Amino acid sequence: MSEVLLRTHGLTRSFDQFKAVDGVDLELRRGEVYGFLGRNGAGKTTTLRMLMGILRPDRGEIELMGQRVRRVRAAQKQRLGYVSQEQVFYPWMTALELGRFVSGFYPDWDDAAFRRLLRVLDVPEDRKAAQLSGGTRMKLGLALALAHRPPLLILDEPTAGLDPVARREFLDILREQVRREGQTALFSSHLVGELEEVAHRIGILHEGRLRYQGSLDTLRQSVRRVVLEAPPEQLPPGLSLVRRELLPEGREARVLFGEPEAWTASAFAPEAVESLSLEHIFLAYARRSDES
Ligand SMILES: Nc1ncnc2c1ncn2[C@@H]1O[C@H](COP(=O)(O)OP(=O)(O)OP(=O)(O)O)[C@@H](O)[C@H]1O
Repeated sequence: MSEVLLRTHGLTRSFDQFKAVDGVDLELRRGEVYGFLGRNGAGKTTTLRMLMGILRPDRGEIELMGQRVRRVRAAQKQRLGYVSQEQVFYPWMTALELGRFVSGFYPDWDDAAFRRLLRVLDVPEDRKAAQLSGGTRMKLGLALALAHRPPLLILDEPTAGLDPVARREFLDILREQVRREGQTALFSSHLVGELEEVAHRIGILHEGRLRYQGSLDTLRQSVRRVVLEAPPEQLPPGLSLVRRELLPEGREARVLFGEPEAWTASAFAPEAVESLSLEHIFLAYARRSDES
């Protein structure tokens, strides 16, 4: 198993009485794209802002590249590339001027790579940031984040607001960058399809809690739906409930999680057990109520 680059222990943050992030234990391994999946308001941005040292956690710890910290410090931030949901730049600077400005903060800045990224992502070099569309600003943010060659990229819904062509370019560049440079990326999104394309592993965040963390394949193999005429009182050993789904005519389906052996050992009739698309699995987790 590859080295863990980032780990959080019980990361928690409230706003007034509201717990936006509740005891999150993330684990990112070197060289992977980790898809951080959750609905609007699940707590993704709050988690990422804690990782970037922008927000202070109420509780919990962050272990970044082997160092345990309560709050990420400036020197550690140099090793992170961050693309936030709102890209805020000095509006009077052009892309090239911003590159020159940002390069001063990062010893590993690669100007040739920056210019190449601007070209590939179709970001005009000489227009002022204020004149760029929201999507183009997002792409400029990615180029700035990648050009200082950070070992870890933290991308907060970076494809929101991008058109399909730009989204494709963005995902291709991310995949290529991770493959070529061995970078690691934490990529938040509420779009299952795009994470399915780029992520090696995912974490599903729902109401501030991490409901699943692991590979997409394991998730697909572990979560299945069972349609039952008379649901049993007790679930077979090794299977746990993700969500109940009501079907027409009073029937009920249950979305369950379990290791392949638990599924094999269960006495469910094979025709009652269905595999699910990743979209369906995500919806089951995201609609899950604590009592289900
Ligand atoms: N500064 C703040 N003050 C009060 N509440 C906040 C603040 N920031 C976030 N929240 C609340 O915390 C919860 C989690 O928000 P967060 O932005 O982390 O979610 P998200 O998963 O990134 O959502 P989205 O996909 O919509 O960006 C939401 O209910 C939000 O309203």
